[in-house]
Amino acid sequence: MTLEFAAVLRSRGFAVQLTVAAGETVAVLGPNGAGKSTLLGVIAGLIRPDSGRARLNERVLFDLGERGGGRWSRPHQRGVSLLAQDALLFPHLSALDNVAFGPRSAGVPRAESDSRARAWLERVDAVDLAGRKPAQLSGGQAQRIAVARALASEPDLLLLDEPMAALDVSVAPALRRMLRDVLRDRSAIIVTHDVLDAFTLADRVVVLEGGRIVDAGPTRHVLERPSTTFAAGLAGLNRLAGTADTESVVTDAGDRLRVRFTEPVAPGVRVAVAVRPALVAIAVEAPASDDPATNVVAGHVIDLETRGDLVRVRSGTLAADVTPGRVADLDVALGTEVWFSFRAEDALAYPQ
Ligand SMILES: Nc1ncnc2c1ncn2[C@@H]1O[C@H](COP(=O)(O)OP(=O)(O)OP(=O)(O)O)[C@@H](O)[C@H]1O
Repeated sequence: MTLEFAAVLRSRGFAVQLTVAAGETVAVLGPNGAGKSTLLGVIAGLIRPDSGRARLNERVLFDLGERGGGRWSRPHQRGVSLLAQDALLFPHLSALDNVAFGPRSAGVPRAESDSRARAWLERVDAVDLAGRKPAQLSGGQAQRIAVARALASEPDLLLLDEPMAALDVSVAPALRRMLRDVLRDRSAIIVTHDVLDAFTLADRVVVLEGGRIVDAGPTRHVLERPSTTFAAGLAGLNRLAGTADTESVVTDAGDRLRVRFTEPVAPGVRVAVAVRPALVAIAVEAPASDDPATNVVAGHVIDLETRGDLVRVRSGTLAADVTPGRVADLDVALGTEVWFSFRAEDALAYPQ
């Protein structure tokens, strides 16, 4: 066990319990204001909760009673490193000195601190930047140095707050590859808005909403069988909530769907149905076919959004990705009544 954490901060509606196992990377996803930064701040010792306790290996990070008071260790005593969106390097120090700062402050002799810093610069592929000041670094380069600095103090837990968010899309892939390398076998929590980060960097995902964990589990499981509309949106899936019937699902909107159940489900059990927008077709007249293997759901278009070379046509409950030509041929616009259709085998139903 690495981190065992439970904390309540009433003013922010925050109440979270979380564990991170040794060597595990956990991705924290959630909408704006969900409490993701608050979680990292409390673990790092920058924000004091009203109550709760947390241990990192043998270390007590805090142990606060209901009435305040109790134990509270300072940020630098926690064995935690926080990597923010912006590199936040010391502007007057060279890249090497920035990286060596942590070990030096911890009392490691200068020569040893410098050679550690050099080793970390090598690890993040930035040895040639050692002598530069932060003002002479690009955003991506500065973030590499910040990763090296965060790791040079050999933290037991690394916290990353959207480390790719401030970077140009062209440099994000290289940084992501580097992070995948340094996060392997390391205990870390990464806050991200990007499902690609969750898939490539994390073993497990927790979804925060309104200061609470609303979903958690292995990355693939959470994102392929989302139990919240938010997680479904991140994963780019339609999610319809409903109740299982024999061999079908009745959605909360009253549509009966033929689906593929991931496991046997008794009638009456609450389920969610996930469908990829790319597997949903649209028509502007009710399809005549009575094919029992095809589901048809009516709706009014509330949004049209260009995504790459397709257009996402959205009603209040479903989205379909179709070609611009199809949208033009059908003369689809906001408010148009459309019929969405998708095959039973493409509709995955799972218990909630
Ligand atoms: N300094 C603060 N003082 C009081 N309340 C705050 C403060 N910072 C954030 N909050 C509130 O706490 C809640 C959680 O905010 P937090 O910044 O942790 O969310 P987040 O998930 O990191 O959001 P984002 O993705 O926008 O960064 C929100 O309701 C927010 O308004």
